[in-house]
Amino acid sequence: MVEKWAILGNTLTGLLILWTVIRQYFPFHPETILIKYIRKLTSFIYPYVHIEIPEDTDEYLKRSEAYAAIAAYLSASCSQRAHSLRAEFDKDSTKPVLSMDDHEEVTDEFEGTTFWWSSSKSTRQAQVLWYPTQEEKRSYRLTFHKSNRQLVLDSYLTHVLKEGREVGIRNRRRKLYCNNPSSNWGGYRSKVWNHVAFEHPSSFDTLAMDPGKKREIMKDLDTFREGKDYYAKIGKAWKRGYLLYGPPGTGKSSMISAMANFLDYDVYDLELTTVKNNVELRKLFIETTSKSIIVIEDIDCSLDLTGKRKQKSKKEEDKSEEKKNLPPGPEEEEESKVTLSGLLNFIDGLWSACGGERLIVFTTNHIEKLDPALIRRGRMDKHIEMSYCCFEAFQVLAKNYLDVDSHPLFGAIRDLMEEVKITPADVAENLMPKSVDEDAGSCLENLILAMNKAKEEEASKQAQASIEEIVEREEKNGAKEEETSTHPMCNGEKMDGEKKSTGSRANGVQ
Ligand SMILES: Nc1ncnc2c1ncn2[C@@H]1O[C@H](COP(=O)(O)OP(=O)(O)OP(=O)(O)O)[C@@H](O)[C@H]1O
Ligand SMILES: [Mg+2]
Repeated sequence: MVEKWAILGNTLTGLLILWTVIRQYFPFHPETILIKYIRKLTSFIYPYVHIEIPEDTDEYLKRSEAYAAIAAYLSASCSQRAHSLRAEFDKDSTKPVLSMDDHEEVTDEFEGTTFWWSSSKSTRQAQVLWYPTQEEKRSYRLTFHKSNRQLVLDSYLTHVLKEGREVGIRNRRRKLYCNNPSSNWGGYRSKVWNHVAFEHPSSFDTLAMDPGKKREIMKDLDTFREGKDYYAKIGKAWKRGYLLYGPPGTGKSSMISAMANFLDYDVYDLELTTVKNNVELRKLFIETTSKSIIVIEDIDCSLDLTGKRKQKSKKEEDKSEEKKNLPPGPEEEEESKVTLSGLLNFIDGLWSACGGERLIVFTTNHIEKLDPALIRRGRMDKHIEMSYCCFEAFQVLAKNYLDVDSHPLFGAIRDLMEEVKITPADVAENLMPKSVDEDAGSCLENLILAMNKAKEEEASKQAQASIEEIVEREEKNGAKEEETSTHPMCNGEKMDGEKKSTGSRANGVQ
């Protein structure tokens, strides 16, 4: 009996070894063959193909763009056909955004062919830190007949994604982003940009400036928006830089809002002083989306970017040599800041081409303080001067604030505007009625009063300045005379020279 068991054991061991050898050297997998035949049989009885599009991507917590586009595409058609819908109400909006509810199915027609879309949701237990939570996974499933496989791959899916993206852009609420300090980047679900809905009402209609200049800017923006193919043809990243410069209160920030409203773009307001270094700056850039305006306000105050690309002084070099020998401390961390070359790379380095369709706008009150490399054409392609209020700009403000196209006081205002420098912000403030009793006439009178006051102040300032100049000149002359009278040994040649130079200076002032 024992012998028989031993023989059986040996035979089984032999068979197992033989099976392992066969599996290793021959591609003979009965289970795969079985699945293959089951699939063939099912496709014979059930000739439909499925494509699954999950909501999540491989990237950490990032929603699939394709999933969002499909949701937008289906929302346009599903509200007519689906039985179960989900409605989301945006803040301040009475119109709901409809989408297909979970486990719902709709049909879609394309080039005479029917396609079926269904949405599904599965939940699974997940562990976030020590707390078990329910994780939901959503996906869309496209079903079509196997004879339409080529149609789906060649054109249907492209059509769905393109239409969906367009619907998504039409339906979206535009956003105003600001950068999160990097100390907050590490946390769960933390983002590098925070956002609120963009609601600034400034537009090119409300913007007061020279009408010709305004038209030119609008045309420029239009050309940019339509320029995708052109930029590709000339081998340039699809982006454009604008430098807005001028005194405070001349409408630089208002212009940015007008641009965003005109183009229907999001706005990223980048606070450079909270960006620690060039790597963070690049990360922030990569996280911006296309169809957006990236703004750095008061660029001259944001960083020490003035003058030439900074050359270290001898003192600074010595200091940094000393520091090299010390371990990095908190002070050093503080000093690690964005450099001019980091900013130049941000504007037109290799990374700047990611995503495309972006405007980069800098504003400054002091263009003369900026490094020429930063604002050269190609980086800041268009320089726009926002200046003091001219009569045409005043007319726009009068129409907006008082709803008047003409008024007997307009003539006086036109004359004053040629003499007095007044910002659109000051004009706007004077035109705004401060009580219900104030009408257009009294507001315009307020403006005339303000301009007359500014004119008087300007005149007294000039008078004061010329008095100071005369006093200074006389003091200098007196000092020179004293000098020559206390140097009796001076020869005549020198005295002549001094006399000449004093005379010429006096002429210069005249
Ligand atoms: N060109 C303009 N058209 C219409 N309104 C203007 C214009 N300029 C200024 N204003 C009015 O003045 C206010 C301040 O303007 P804005 O903030 O755009 O000026 P700014 O040039 O950005 O000033 P700063 O250099 O101080 O940032 C705006 O809210 C707006 O009401
Ligand atoms: Mg501003």
